Amino acid sequence: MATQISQRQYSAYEPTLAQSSPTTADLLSSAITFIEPITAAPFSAIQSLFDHLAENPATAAALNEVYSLRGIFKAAATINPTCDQKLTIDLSPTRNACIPPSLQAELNPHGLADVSTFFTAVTAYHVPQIIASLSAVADRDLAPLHTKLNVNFRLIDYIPVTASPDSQNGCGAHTDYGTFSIIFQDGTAGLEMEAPEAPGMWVPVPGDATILLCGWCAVVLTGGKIAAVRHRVRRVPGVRRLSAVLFVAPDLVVKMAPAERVELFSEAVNEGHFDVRWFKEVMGKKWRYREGNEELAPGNDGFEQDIDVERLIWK
Ligand SMILES: O=C(O)CCC(=O)C(=O)O
Ligand SMILES: [Fe+2]
Repeated sequence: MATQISQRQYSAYEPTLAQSSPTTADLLSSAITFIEPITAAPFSAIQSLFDHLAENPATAAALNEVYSLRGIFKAAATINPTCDQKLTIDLSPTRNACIPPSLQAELNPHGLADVSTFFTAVTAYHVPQIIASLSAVADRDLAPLHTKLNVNFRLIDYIPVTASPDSQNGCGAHTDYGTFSIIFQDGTAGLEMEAPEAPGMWVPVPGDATILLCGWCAVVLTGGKIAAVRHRVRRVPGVRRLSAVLFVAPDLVVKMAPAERVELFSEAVNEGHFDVRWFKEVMGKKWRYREGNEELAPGNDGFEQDIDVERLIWK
C-alpha cells in the first residue's frame, strides 16, 4: 500500500536531548536531535593536525597523494574568496588504511592517532544504535542497507585567515546526502538550522551541542518518514571554529527507493532508477564546486544542489 506523506513532513523544531543515544521518540519529535556522545571530540588534536599540515606543505602534499583523485587536506579557501571559507581534512577507514607508515608516524603525534581513535569509537558505538532507531521510526530495517560501513570523517577548520577574511560564509546552506551525520563542535557557535516550519529562517544551534541530523538518503529510504534538515555555518570574522563530522551513508549499491510506493515521490525514485553511488557522485561534484575544489560545466552554478535534489525526489 502506498504511504501518504506530506512533502516536508517536519514536526516541532525544538531539539530534544537524548541520553546516550536517541530513542524513536526523539527522532520523531524533532528535526535535529542533540545527542550525548560516547566520547568528546579531541579538538586539541584536531587543531594540532590542521596546524601541522598548514605549516608543512610537503606533508600535506604527501597526505593528498594517498587519495590523489580528490585529496584529503583541502585549503581552497586560502586562495579562493568565493568558496566556503574553511579548511577540511576528509578521512575514512579506507583512506586511513592507505596512509603510508612513515606518514602515519609523522602525523600520529600531531593529532592523527587521537582523531582515528575518536572516530572509531563513535562509529562503533553510535552507528548501529542510530540505524536501529531510524529503522524503528521508518518501520523498515535499514541495517541490511548499511553493511559496508560507508562512512566519512570530516574535520573542519573555519580559520580566520583566508582569501576572504571578512566573509560570513563558513559552509553554505545544504542538506547532507547520506543517511545521517553527527556534528561535533568545539563550543564556538556558527552552525544554523533552517526552521522546518519556516524555510528561509535560520536558527542558531548552541556551539557546545553534538547534533544528529538526517540526509537525503534517509528521506528516500524511509519513504519520507524522516526529514532531512538544511543547515549552514556562519563564520564570525577573526574567530576560529573547529568541528568534526561523521557522515554515514548506505552501501553504494543500494537503490535510492522507498520500501513501498510513496505518491509524492517521483517515478524515478519509486522505481529505484538510481543507486547511492550515482547520487553520491552527483552530490559530491556540486559540493566540491562550492568548496572551490572543482569546476562545474558552464551554466551549472552549483548552488542549486538542494533544489535539484528536490526535483529528483519529489513528484
Ligand atoms: O561545521 C559544522 O558544524 C557543520 C558542517 C557541515 O554541515 C558539513 O560539513 O556537512
Ligand atoms: Fe552538513
